[in-house]
Amino acid sequence: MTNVPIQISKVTKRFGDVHALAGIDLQVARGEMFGIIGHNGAGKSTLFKLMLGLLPATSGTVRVCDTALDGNNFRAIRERVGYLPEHFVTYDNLTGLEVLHFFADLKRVPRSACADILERVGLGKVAKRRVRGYSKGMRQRLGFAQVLLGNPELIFLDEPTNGLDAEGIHEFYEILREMQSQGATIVITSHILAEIQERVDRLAILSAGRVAAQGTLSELRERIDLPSTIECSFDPDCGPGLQSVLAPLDDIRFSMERDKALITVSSASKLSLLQLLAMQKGIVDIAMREPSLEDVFFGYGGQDARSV
Ligand SMILES: Nc1ncnc2c1ncn2[C@@H]1O[C@H](COP(=O)(O)OP(=O)(O)OP(=O)(O)O)[C@@H](O)[C@H]1O
Repeated sequence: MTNVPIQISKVTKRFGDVHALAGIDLQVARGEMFGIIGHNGAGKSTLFKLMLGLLPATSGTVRVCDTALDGNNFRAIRERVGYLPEHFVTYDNLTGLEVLHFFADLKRVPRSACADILERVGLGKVAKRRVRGYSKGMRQRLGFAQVLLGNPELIFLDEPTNGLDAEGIHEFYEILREMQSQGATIVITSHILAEIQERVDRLAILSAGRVAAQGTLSELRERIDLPSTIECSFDPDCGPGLQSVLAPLDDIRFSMERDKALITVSSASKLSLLQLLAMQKGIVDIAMREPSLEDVFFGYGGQDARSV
């Protein structure tokens, strides 16, 4: 088993005049949970289809599980890969168990594995109910169940938590962590940046068919050097004093309420500001907010690129 199950080099993909992917270089290491985020039309689904061997690249190389993919050889890897598409389509007249049997046959996994998997995704009690009567979240769980068939070493999830409630999302990531601890590599896209920011090991920001940035969230934060926000609570009597300390500082922005100040500060000035605050009278609490993945995303051009 390779230690770098996904190796993408200089990949482009054109649909007529549309340059969906314009020179992608990406490597995902074994056991990683790797996030791909990007605006609508950035090229995420196209990249997924290339990595699944469903579409050929216009140029460049896509190697998945040590197999060079050319868009015609999905079968070469399908038994080693689990895939949840953005819109999981299923057969409403079948029961959940029958649907999973169908996918098990396609993947050449014994049908006897299906009942346990349905139990694992929380559908044990409705396994024999027709899918027609499933809620959106239950359908999504069924989609996830077919991903788990055959213990795949590589898992692709396109917007996987669509329709899941908070408990469902929590359970879903628990199962992913378990798969990851057994060596599975996971590639995940989501538009809910707050949901994946603490969960992925590394991520790539796609923008107009290019990788605008890739790395851990803290690496991306460092490279772009976004300001941090400090929330400072104080005794209202000490507000005027604090105001007079903050006002002359030219490398911060701040707003004040009766007992709270919100201060935006560059990473270079962060420590000295914290020291300064700690010395002030009447400070009750200081809380730091590092830039979120959403801040980072927009910092790397996510907002501008949305109009592409
Ligand atoms: N089969 C196709 N024929 C023509 N153009 C296509 C085709 N598939 C994708 N595209 C174009 O390629 C670009 C990338 O599309 P893609 O679906 O990969 O983006 P995405 O990041 O998945 O978007 P979303 O977040 O909206 O799902 C878009 O401009 C899209 O219109």
